Amino acid sequence: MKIALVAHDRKKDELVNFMIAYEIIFSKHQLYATGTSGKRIMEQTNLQIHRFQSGPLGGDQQIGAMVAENELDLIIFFRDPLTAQPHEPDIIALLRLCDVYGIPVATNVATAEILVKAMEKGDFAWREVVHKYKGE
Ligand SMILES: O=C(CO)COP(=O)(O)O
Repeated sequence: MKIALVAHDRKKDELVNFMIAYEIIFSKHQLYATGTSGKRIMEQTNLQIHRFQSGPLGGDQQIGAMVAENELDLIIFFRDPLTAQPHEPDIIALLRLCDVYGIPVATNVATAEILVKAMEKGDFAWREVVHKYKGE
């Protein structure tokens, strides 16, 4: 599965700890992230991550472009609901595209845990069908 990882600044520690906790599971998948989130995770785990731009510089939009191609299978995006973001429109646009394409997206750690466990159980096998239908 192709998984995107994003966290706002005050949520980055939470994302890093989450990735450490589930590193073995995540190591079996292709990982993508916005710039700083990806850097932080790679510094504190052995995971290899393709990093896009930082969020305010277009990283959310780059992830959104993958969603628009139905390329991503899961997004973990720990948003900070208490801090205004200069690129709020990009964030809304990314979440909107997840709804357009029916991509599972977790915006907090409680949901992320449920989705990662579901993924490990094979509950996202339907994504293979999507890729097959696309001819991948
Ligand atoms: O701002 C972000 C998502 O909206 C995250 O970007 P960084 O991972 O580069 O901090």
